[in-house]
Amino acid sequence: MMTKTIISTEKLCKTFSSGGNQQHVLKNLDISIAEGDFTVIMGSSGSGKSTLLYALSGMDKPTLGTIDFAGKNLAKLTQDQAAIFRRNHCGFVFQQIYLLDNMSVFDNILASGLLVTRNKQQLVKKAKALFQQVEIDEGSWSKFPTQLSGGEAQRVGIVRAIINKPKVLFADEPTGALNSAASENVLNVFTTINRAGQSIVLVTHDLKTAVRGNRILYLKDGVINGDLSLGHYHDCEDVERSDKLKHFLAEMGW
Ligand SMILES: Nc1ncnc2c1ncn2[C@@H]1O[C@H](COP(=O)(O)OP(=O)(O)OP(=O)(O)O)[C@@H](O)[C@H]1O
Repeated sequence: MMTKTIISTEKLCKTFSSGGNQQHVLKNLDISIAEGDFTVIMGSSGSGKSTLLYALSGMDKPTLGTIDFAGKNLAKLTQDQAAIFRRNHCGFVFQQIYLLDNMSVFDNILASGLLVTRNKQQLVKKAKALFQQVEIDEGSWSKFPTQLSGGEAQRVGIVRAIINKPKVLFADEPTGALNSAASENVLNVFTTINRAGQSIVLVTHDLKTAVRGNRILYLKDGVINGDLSLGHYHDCEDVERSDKLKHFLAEMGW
């Protein structure tokens, strides 16, 4: 099967300057992300994982280099153009869940959807289907975000992130604030939507999260030091996959 590239970078560099010092966080990265992949970015704390995620998603501009995202060079966009691009093509899930507390769960989703489409009827239908997919039952739709558990809120966050059919869903430690049962539910959602074709790029420290990916990139000293192919996730291979991942991470000096 031919795989299509959705994001590719050339000589991507990110340097932070503070107090006369320069910190080269990303150094000449040439990365290619395939459509339909569940790509996981790992690396030690401070290795630049979030910085890379922000660059790939157009949240932050690289210092040098190009980022081709579905045919657009994100490095060339103005701030406003980048914001429009993100709204139309990217979904985001973070450790913190930024739902609007003064709106019901359902209205939170509609509000995001209406930024991109005027077809409310279709949007409602889509929202209902996604709620079903992430197992948020009808009784919770009229609740306010503060009335949800952490895991439910994160699953609503995922619905909001994908309501506009983003080309790529970006996630930064999406299970970082959850207990293990809630994490498992959220991870199952990532697996389900990836199986349905959603491309995902996710940053994590957590092995149970990382093992859901089909490709693991390891960032060290500003470069991609390792690139592990795991194949797409199946429950039955959980032990084998996590052994492979642990072996890879040991090689990386994680
Ligand atoms: N806006 C900024 N200004 C200055 N330095 C920054 C900025 N953002 C990140 N850095 C620095 O870049 C380095 C990489 O940060 P980043 O958050 O990308 O790492 P990370 O791998 O995601 O870390 P963690 O796993 O701890 O979240 C760090 O040393 C950080 O201090």
